[in-house]
Amino acid sequence: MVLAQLGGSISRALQQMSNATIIDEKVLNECLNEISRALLQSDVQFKMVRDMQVNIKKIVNLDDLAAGHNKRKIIQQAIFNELCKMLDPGKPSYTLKKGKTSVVMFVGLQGSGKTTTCTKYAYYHQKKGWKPALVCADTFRAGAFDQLKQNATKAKIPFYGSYMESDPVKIAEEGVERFKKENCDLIIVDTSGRHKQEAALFEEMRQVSEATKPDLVIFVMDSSIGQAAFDQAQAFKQSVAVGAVIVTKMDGHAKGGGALSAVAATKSPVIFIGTGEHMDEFEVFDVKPFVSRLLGMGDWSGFMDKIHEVVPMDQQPELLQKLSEGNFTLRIMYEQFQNILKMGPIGQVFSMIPGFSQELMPKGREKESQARIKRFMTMMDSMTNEELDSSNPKLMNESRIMRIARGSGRPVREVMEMLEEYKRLAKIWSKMKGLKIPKKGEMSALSRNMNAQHMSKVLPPQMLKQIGGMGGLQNLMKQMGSSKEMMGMFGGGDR
Ligand SMILES: Nc1nc2c(ncn2[C@@H]2O[C@H](COP(=O)(O)OP(=O)(O)OP(=O)(O)O)[C@@H](O)[C@H]2O)c(=O)[nH]1
Repeated sequence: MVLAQLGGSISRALQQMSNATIIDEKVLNECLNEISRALLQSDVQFKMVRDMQVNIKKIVNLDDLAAGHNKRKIIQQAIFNELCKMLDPGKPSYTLKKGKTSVVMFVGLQGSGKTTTCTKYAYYHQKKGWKPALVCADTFRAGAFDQLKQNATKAKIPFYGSYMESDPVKIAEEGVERFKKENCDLIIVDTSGRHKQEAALFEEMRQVSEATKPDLVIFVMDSSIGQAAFDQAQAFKQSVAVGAVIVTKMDGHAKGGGALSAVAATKSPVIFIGTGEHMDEFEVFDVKPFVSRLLGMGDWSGFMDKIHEVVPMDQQPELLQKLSEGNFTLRIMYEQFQNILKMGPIGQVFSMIPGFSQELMPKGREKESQARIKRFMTMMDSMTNEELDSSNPKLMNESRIMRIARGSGRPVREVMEMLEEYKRLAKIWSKMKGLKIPKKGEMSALSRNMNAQHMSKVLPPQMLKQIGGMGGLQNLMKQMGSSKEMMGMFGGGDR
């Protein structure tokens, strides 16, 4: 089961639970069983799944919940927290300091993507102003040094290795020494990978580690490793002091569960994920946004990062400015609704927009949701400018609500419902407060060339896959006319 499917199954289980009139023991059990099944199918270790189920049941005691509590919310939050806990070992990994030399050693099985990831890691830091260097201590695989050399040359990163020397410990020691003298602040040591967990590999790793005294050991793991992930990761952890995990090939047909198991086995956080063979197909990994996305709750920070990356300042409406001041008004909600309706039945894309996914646009009920949004807009058409532009909920007193209901020909209950929806969204969007907006012109080059290629980088890989890959995205963009509209939907673009 690929990650997108796992996310889908979990979201469906939560949705089904939300649809039930009463949430009792039976409904909760069904929901938890459904989620557990999805996690097991995704290769999460059985014990972890069982623990999660027990923990949630401990937190969510239906009898103890006082009447009036929102049980659904509590259950959803408990599931969110437990999934985050699985991925969060509770301590951050070693923090590199720019300007101060750090040695980082990469370990992992053969073919896990170690060599590629070393370069991606170096390139990522180089772009952020570090002075990285690569040392190839893989003397086992013929061609490993050539591969590293080729990658390093492409990225203009200094490298060290040898065709003649067969002792990896010696190469590692010499390489680290040389780059320390050259004042590199990030020295990356690539080690050999082997097919199986051979004792010799672990012994060699230990020796390289002893000789180079790394500040951080990163375990690189192929995301398709499956149920074996826990044991593999633990075996590495027992030999060297693994301090962080990088999961590669998240773009393929990966079973995401292995990543969760590796975190549990190494008690170390996942710090990056690899999403392709290219140098820049590498993303910082954050637990909460990842789980949010998995649960269809939207990925707020990822979404904002992407806005920063792609929305050119000269096209950015005052929307971002208003939001950065913490002003989510009914007018903004109205404009977002307009954007949603313009997009038609492509609900999936909304999974990244916090608040606009599950509750407003449940999967399979898009038509119904659209009708609801239109009703909301009709009611908002009966509002005054003062009401639309205010972010003060107290303004909407009884007489105003009655007037809006009369004016739009809708029942008072629906006006209240619309205002509730506004409050829900305003709460989510209030997180925009303090948002840093890129300086004028900062992104203009990107804007000129905005095309499907760029959008494919903007969208998270799981979502891209749901849309149908590059082909699907191109169709989608053709359907929409221009990428500007897409940006508009994301809260930017011309309006
Ligand atoms: N699709 C995809 N391919 C990747 C990713 N990371 C690495 N690869 C590919 O995986 C293959 C193996 O990567 P290497 O970097 O050679 O693996 P390695 O772990 O260094 O291998 P050994 O040196 O033999 O231990 C290569 O074809 C890479 O291009 C990724 O995130 N996505």
